[in-house]
Amino acid sequence: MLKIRKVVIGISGGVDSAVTALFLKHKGYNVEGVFMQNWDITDETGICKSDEDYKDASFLCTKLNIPLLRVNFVKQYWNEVFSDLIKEYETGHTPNPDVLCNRYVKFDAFYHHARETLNADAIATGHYARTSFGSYLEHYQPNKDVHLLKAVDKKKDQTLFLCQVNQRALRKTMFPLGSYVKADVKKIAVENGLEEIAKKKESMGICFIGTRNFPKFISEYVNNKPGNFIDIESGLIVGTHQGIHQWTIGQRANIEGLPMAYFTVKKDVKNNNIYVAQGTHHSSLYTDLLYTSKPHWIHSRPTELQNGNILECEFKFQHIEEFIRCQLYESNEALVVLLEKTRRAITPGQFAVFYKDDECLGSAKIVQGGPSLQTLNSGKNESNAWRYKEQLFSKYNIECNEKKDW
Ligand SMILES: Nc1ncnc2c1ncn2[C@@H]1O[C@H](COP(=O)(O)OP(=O)(O)OP(=O)(O)O)[C@@H](O)[C@H]1O
Repeated sequence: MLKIRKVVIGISGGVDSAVTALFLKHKGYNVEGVFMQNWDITDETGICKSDEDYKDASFLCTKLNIPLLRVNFVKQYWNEVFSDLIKEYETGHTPNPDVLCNRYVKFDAFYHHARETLNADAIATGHYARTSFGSYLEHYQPNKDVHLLKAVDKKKDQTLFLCQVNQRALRKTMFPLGSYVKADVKKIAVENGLEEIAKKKESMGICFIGTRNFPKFISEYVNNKPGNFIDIESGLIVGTHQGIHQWTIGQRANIEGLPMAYFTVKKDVKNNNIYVAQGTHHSSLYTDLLYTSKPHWIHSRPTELQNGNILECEFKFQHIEEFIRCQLYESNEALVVLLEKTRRAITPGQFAVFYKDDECLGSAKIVQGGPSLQTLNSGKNESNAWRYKEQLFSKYNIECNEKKDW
């Protein structure tokens, strides 16, 4: 058993960290709050959202009689998260800064600050996730790795955003909300006099952007470079765009003067062109194969892969989407992921996240989607996996001891 006296919690000013703090107080720990300042630029309305959130965090901590520190992680956020985001947009990818913020800021800079500067025995956040060590580290084992598990509230589950966190920080992290559903958390907040915080609008997506216009915001950091929209079927130019960074795969491309809806299929970074297709379910938007960079495993490289076998698990790359069964193959240090059924808009730069039952095994950045249904000339929305599985083995030099059917 881990002896825990002091717990440092990340207080955001929102309802989830508020109720987490309340639970920790009720448990009798010596609780201290840290408000992380990750971004210090005001938006076009002149409002710094961070100042407003800090006010809510202060109100909460005064009410719960918890000391609150405002810690500046702007440098870490800029160097590890934002500069990567810019690089990704410049290369035509669509990054996920929330995953990197968890990896580098909350579960690295904040973790080390809490442990080394504030002498915390453990950290806590209001994430909806669970670990094998329990909500309050009651099952902590010094010689065992911790596993990351889905939250009880499957709609709110945030393991996808925690898919890159390191073992060291996760071992000493409490997620007290992992076994609660959001509706109950709000109710608990109201019952404890925190109506105002419970009523606050949920923070969505990229923390620092707030309500700004995204293309306008990103164009302040990535140079616009006009190029063409090209119809993937006819090869004809159907419009112009201001920069590939302003568009993401699967997004509706608003092409002036055209009555029909076109959707972004792929980007030709070299020539600065964006390929588009008519209709949100065009076959060029679907594939059942993808390639990733080197994976990050939450505890250890799965034994199937260590033994040169296929790992069968489940795949997801966006929060609001269903899990799809998949087979993972190692190719050099990267992964080839074969899905049981096709997925729309596989997006380079996003993280492919892998699950087995309730466990989040880890993740890898998507480098490229495989050939689309259109390329494979099928036009039907059904799996083509077997058609090119053999090609895959030779093309990617996959040395695999087994070849499995679904
Ligand atoms: N600026 C911040 N300072 C300190 N901790 C933070 C900050 N932002 C987020 N956190 C921590 O990370 C957790 C998850 O944050 P996220 O924004 O992803 O979710 P959320 O559901 O909006 O959380 P909350 O309701 O607490 O704002 C928070 O509950 C909190 O513990």
